[in-house]
Amino acid sequence: MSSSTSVKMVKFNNGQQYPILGLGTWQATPELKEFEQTEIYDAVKSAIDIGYRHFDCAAFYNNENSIGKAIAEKIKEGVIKREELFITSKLWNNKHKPKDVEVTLKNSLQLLGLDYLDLYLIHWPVSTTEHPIAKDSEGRFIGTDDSYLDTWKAMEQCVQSGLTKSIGISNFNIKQVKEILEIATIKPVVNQVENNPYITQNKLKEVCESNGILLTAYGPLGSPYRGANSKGLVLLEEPIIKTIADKYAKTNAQILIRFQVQRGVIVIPKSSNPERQKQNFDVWNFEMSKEEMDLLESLNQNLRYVLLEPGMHLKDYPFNEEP
Ligand SMILES: NC(=O)C1=CN([C@@H]2O[C@H](COP(=O)(O)OP(=O)(O)OC[C@H]3O[C@@H](n4cnc5c(N)ncnc54)[C@H](OP(=O)(O)O)[C@@H]3O)[C@@H](O)[C@H]2O)C=CC1
Ligand SMILES: O=C1CO[C@H](CO)[C@@H](O)[C@@H]1O
Repeated sequence: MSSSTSVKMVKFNNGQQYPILGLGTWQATPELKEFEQTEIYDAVKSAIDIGYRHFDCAAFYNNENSIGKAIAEKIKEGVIKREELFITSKLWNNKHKPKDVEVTLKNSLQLLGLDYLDLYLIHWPVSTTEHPIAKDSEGRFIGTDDSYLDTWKAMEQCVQSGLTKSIGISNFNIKQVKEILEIATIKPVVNQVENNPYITQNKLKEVCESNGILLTAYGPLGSPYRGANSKGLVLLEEPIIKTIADKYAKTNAQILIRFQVQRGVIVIPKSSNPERQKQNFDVWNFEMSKEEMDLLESLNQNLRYVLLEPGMHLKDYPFNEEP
């Protein structure tokens, strides 16, 4: 599998087409020294060679500079053109003030070596003070009064000024999605949330989709590097998934990625390993039955890994009410 043309595209509510499968970049080691070739630099280059065109980035991941270098290298080699790529980035919680939004987006653009983004997301509904992870004496993020509704208006300005083609949200709950929709002139195209058979979030999915917002699944493989969940379970080792994988001669990871593709959810598995990148990209030549999809859905336990614990006390913390 090496051609990006086989990747299914989804259509956003503004008509923009986006690859349903992209590469996650969280914890792909950021640069240690300037000009050093790093894990993420190699990972993005191999992913482009394999056929990935959609990259899920964020200012918070502190590796956009290396991603930019890898993209520039592949454009220089003639392997891809900028317009064939779909680059997402995200606004971190310390930059929610309307005056900071455009400046922060431009900073990501500079690091990525691009003159526009394809998609820009508000990373979390919570807003915090200037330092990205500043905490009080109890180890909690320090909140501000900023409203994500004002932040959204500034996000809309970024579309108007051509800095990004689309805008969206991440980690927003149903109530927060509805609030955004009430004031939006430009609707979010996606809500990026934790999603896999242990946390299917079907109610949120239904509300988003009925309002023209697609879900993007983060942690689609169950974030194996975070260890077993609070019930001692590791998604990639789930026997039901193995049974289905054996039937199609696929790996458990491929089943988990295909699960999202079949339910129309954009999916962004992270891998820095070229063999696993290839495997994760090869999910187009089989179709699971409705019974198998239902079986995978039946694993749902609403268990989250990503809780943003230091932010649980903040006024806009999204997970105090389900979903
Ligand atoms: N909006 C948000 O708040 C969040 C967004 N995200 C985004 O979502 C992306 C994906 O989520 P993430 O947390 O990375 O978790 P994933 O579920 O994508 O798991 C990634 C891990 O799985 C391993 N892996 C990848 N492919 C395979 C495979 N085929 N078989 C076995 N192991 C595999 C990777 O290791 P290796 O690299 O060695 O292959 C890596 O450790 C992130 O990278 C980020 O871009 C993530 C968390 C929060
Ligand atoms: O994108 C992200 C990566 O994971 C982090 C947690 O470990 C999240 O806080 C963040 O939103």
